[in-house]
Order: sequence, then structure tokens, then C-alpha cells
Amino acid sequence: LAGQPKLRTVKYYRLSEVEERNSSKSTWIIINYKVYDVTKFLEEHPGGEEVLREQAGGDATESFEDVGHSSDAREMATSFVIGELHPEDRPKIQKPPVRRRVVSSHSWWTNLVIPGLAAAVVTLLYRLYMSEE
Ligand code: HEM
Repeated sequence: LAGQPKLRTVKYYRLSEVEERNSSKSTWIIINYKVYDVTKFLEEHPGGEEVLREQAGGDATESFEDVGHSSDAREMATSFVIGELHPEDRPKIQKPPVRRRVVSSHSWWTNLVIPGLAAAVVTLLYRLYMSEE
């Protein structure tokens, strides 16, 4: 019915379940935490089946984005979505989709260790200087 709110329940898959679907009988890939069943699409993919097979059972976000797929391709992709990666398994995937920019090249420990070392050196030099008097 028009105007009726659609109730959508999201099916979550564990990473281990996706990893099992890595054959030509069943090929699943993950893009931006969504799970795609591309089994029937393999032969029709304009980029070839090989590239999809290589990513089968795993996270294809980076490869998908690197190709610079058209908006048509993205639209097409939505028809293969079967669910989403279980939230608890999302950190297991290496690259988060958005945060690409490196905020600081210093890690937290260099910010502690370098001033710490500097303070130690100054103290040492001061002690040496005082002991010579
Ligand atoms: C559901 C997922 C996918 C869909 C619906 C899809 C669809 C398409 C479409 C429609 C094209 C034609 C060019 C365009 O419109 O951008 C294309 C090209 C291509 N795709 Fe995909 N693709 C998918 C996943 C992937 C993945 C995961 C990879 C890499 C592992 C990949 C690699 C390529 C390559 C290399 C090309 C060829 C680009 C060229 O010839 O310039 N695709 N894909």
C-alpha cells in the first residue's frame, strides 16, 4: 500500500558464514559492511569473474572503491544485497570504509616517549654539571 511504512528487518551474517561462500557454487562478498551474493552475477560482471572470485568470502570494499565503479554499477549492486555483516564482526575487517585521512603522523607513544627522554637527558646533564662543582 502506498504511504504504508515498510518494515525492514536486516539479516546479519557472521564473518565466518561469509567466508564459507567462496566457491563458484556460492560467491558472497562484503562491501561497506553489506553482504552481497554475486553468484549469479559472476558471468555478467563487466570487470570479469576473476576479480570477484578473488574477493569471494571476504571484504571487497577497497577493490570495489579503487575501480571507481559508476553510479549505475552501485545501483546494480544494491540488487545483490542479502544482508549485513554482524556488528561484532565489523572490527575484524581491516579497513573502515570512511576514515581515510591520517589525522596525525605521531602515534600516542611518541608523544609520551620523546618529552620523557628529553626530560631524562636534561636531568642527567644537570646532575653531571652539579657533581663537578
Ligand atoms: C556487486 C558488486 C559489483 C557490481 C554490481 C559491479 C558492477 C560493475 C559494472 C556495472 C562495471 C562496468 C563499469 C561501471 O559501470 O563502473 C564494472 C566494472 C569493473 N568492476 Fe565491478 N562490480 C562489482 C564488484 C566488483 C569488485 C568487488 C571488483 C574488484 C574486485 C570489481 C572490479 C571491476 C573491474 C576491474 C571493472 C572493470 C573496469 C574497467 O573496465 O574500466 N567489481 N563492475
